[in-house]
Amino acid sequence: MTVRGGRRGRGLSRRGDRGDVAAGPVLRAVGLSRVYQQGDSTVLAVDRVDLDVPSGQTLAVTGPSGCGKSTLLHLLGGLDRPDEGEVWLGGQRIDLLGERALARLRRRAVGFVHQDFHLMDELTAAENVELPALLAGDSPRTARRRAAALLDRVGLADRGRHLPSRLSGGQRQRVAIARALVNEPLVVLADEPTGNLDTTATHDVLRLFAELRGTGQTLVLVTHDERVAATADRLISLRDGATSEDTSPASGGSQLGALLGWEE
Ligand SMILES: Nc1ncnc2c1ncn2[C@@H]1O[C@H](COP(=O)(O)OP(=O)(O)OP(=O)(O)O)[C@@H](O)[C@H]1O
Repeated sequence: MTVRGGRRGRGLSRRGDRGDVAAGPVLRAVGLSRVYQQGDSTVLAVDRVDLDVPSGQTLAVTGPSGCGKSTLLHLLGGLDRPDEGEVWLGGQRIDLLGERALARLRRRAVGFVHQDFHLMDELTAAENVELPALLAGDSPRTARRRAAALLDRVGLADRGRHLPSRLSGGQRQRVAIARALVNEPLVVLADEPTGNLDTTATHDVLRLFAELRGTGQTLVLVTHDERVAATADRLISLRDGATSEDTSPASGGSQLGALLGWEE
């Protein structure tokens, strides 16, 4: 696997200059709305959401099915564009960027984790992790080194040569988390990251998120799982696309240790 191209400017990654990030929230949404057309009717999937996510915060987004959680996450990560409002990432307004600039920024500054992993089936675990680093301009050697270190960090040092089909669901999700981290993004956005996992694998993924939180990684987690939501510093609930509640869980995330030792 060879992807060429020099790494241009790490400005919006955690590997780059963080000065501008320290000045304000890492992620900011202002009056964010997204409308979908469904036949003759329109669906207001996200309805004038305002949101500031400070550096290092773990934010959980919850709410009933269809309330707009995934749409909001996609808007925040530049995978989709709002019909109204603004999205700011690392002090830069991203909703007005052209496609190429937006794609470049996403690669460097956003790590996505999906419910169904989105790994490339024909690439090994290590190659899946290397790919975003290569696309961002790292040399193959650097990408390999970074991927190996991350696979080690997620407890899969001995699985780098395996294809995803030879990994369990929990292992695949840990590879996906390693991949999300390889470019040291400003923010990790995870959409139901434990949605397809059994209890043990959920436990492993939660432990990883706890570690990430400890390193100051900004995290936004969309989840139905109360155990996942309870690990966050802050919880917002969506209803019909709008924020209905914005709270700090009583635990303030401090129940994490207890949760990680939870008893079935
Ligand atoms: N591409 C699309 N085209 C049309 N409507 C869409 C599209 N994507 C989402 N919607 C609609 O927007 C609303 C919000 O969807 P979204 O997937 O963001 O909700 P959600 O809270 O993530 O749901 P779930 O928890 O079931 O995944 C829903 O009514 C959905 O049907």
